[in-house]
Amino acid sequence: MKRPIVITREFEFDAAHNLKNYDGDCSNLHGHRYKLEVSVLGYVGEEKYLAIDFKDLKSLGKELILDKLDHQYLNEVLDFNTSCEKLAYWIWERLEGKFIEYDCELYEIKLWETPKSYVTLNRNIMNEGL
Ligand SMILES: Nc1nc2c(c(=O)[nH]1)N=C([C@H](O)[C@H](O)COP(=O)(O)OP(=O)(O)OP(=O)(O)O)CN2
Ligand SMILES: [Zn+2]
Repeated sequence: MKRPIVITREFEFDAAHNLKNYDGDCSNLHGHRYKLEVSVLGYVGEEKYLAIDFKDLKSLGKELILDKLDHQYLNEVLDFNTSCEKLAYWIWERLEGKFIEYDCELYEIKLWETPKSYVTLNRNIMNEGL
């Protein structure tokens, strides 16, 4: 019997940015230590005892997200206004479909811009437009 389970890995990266068309101090150059949580939906079975190896989840996150964003000026490496919301969509699109070989799918991401402010994207929101 295949039993569903959600597997999560946390990442952190440092980046600088400034918001465009923003009336306030966030239009000035400043930096964040972003925290990212990536959750995938997988399965455990009689013989399949790892849904996805934590190490594989870590490698994919590093390769697809951190290698592109860590210690970067986001306005230079991304071609959109780098709000937490837009960044979350960009991360979702880079990760989606990358877990098929593990029989897993992207389930949810949370992205903290500051220790107290974060955004969430998940499969329900993406499917239902909720
Ligand atoms: N909905 C969003 N609002 C804001 C975003 C965003 O991405 N989405 N981003 C910013 C700024 O980039 C800023 O860095 C964050 O601002 P703020 O919440 O003021 O951060 P602080 O932690 O420094 O604020 P405190 O009130 O001191 O905790 C702004 N808004
Ligand atoms: Zn900011």
